[in-house]
Amino acid sequence: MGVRNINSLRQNTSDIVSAIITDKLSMVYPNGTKAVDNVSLDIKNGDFISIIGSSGAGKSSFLRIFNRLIKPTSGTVTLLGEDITSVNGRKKTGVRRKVGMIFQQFHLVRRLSVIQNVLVGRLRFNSTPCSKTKSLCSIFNNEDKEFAFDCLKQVGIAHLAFHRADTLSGGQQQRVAIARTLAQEPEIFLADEPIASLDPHSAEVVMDILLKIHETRNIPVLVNIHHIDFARRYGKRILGMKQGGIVFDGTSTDLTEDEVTNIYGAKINEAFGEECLMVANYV
Ligand SMILES: Nc1ncnc2c1ncn2[C@@H]1O[C@H](COP(=O)(O)OP(=O)(O)OP(=O)(O)O)[C@@H](O)[C@H]1O
Repeated sequence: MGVRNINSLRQNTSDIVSAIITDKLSMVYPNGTKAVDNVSLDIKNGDFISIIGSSGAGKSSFLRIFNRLIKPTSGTVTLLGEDITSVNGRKKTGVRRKVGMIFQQFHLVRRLSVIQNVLVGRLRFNSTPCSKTKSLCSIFNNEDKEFAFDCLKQVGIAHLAFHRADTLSGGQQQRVAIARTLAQEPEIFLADEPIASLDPHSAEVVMDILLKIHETRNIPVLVNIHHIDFARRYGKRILGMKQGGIVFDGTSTDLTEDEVTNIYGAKINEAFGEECLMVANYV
C-alpha cells in the first residue's frame, strides 16, 4: 500500500478531529542531513500510531517537530488548529505544555523523589518562582499534589511516591516519566522509543499504559518503535519511515512482509531485533 492521500484521509475520518496536520514538512539539519522529507499527514485524535523504520530513518526528528524541540526547515505543522511551524517564546512554551513527550532515557531528576519528579509536570501551571532555597514540593498547593498522586495511580506506582527516582527499575522509571507527562495535562502524547531499554514484561506494561491513556483521554499517541511485533500489536495506524519520508501509512493488516522489507531495506534485521524475539517468546 502506498502513502494515503491527505484528502482521502480527511474524507474517511471527517467526524474525528485533526490533532496534527503536516503539509510538505521537511527538516534539514545544518550539516545538510535531510531527516524529514516532504511529509504531508493528517493525524486524528483517534490515532494510536506506531512509527517504524530503521535507525536514522527520521523518526525522532519527525516527533520532535511536534513539540517544537526542533524547528522544521520548510512546510507547515498545524497543531490543534494552530500553525506552530515558527512559534517562539510563550507560544512555543504553550506548545510544549500541550504536547507531552517521553524518551528512551526517562530524563528523571535522579536524586528527587518520584512525586517530586511528577510535580515537575505541574510547573507550567504554577507561577510561584522556584528558588534554590525552596524545596520543589513547597511551591505546589495541595491540589497540584493530589493531581500528581492521581497521575501516579494511573500508572500503578502511587506506592512508590516517596522513593528516590534512581532506586526504581527502568520500567518503573518510565512509568514515572509517563505520570510526569500526564501531570502536564497533554492534548497530544509522543513517545520516542519508550521501551527500547526495557525488559519484555516492563515494555508490555508501558505500552498498555500508553494505550489506556489514548483510550480514556481520546488523545492521539505517537510512538516510535524499532521492532515490528510491538508496532503491529499496539498501533491502530502504522507509519513506515525511510530516508525521512513516509513510505507506509496503514493498519497492521496492511503491513505485509513486502512492506516491511521495503521500509527496512538492507537493515531488515532491525525490525526483528533480539528484544523483539524475547518479547515474542515471553507473551
Ligand atoms: N542534531 C543533528 N544534527 C545533524 N544530523 C542529525 C541530528 N539529529 C539527527 N540527525 C541525523 O538525521 C537523520 C535522522 O535521525 P533521527 O534520529 O531522526 O532518526 P531515527 O529514525 O529516530 O533514528 P534512531 O532510531 O536511530 O533514533 C540521521 O541521519 C541522523 O544522523
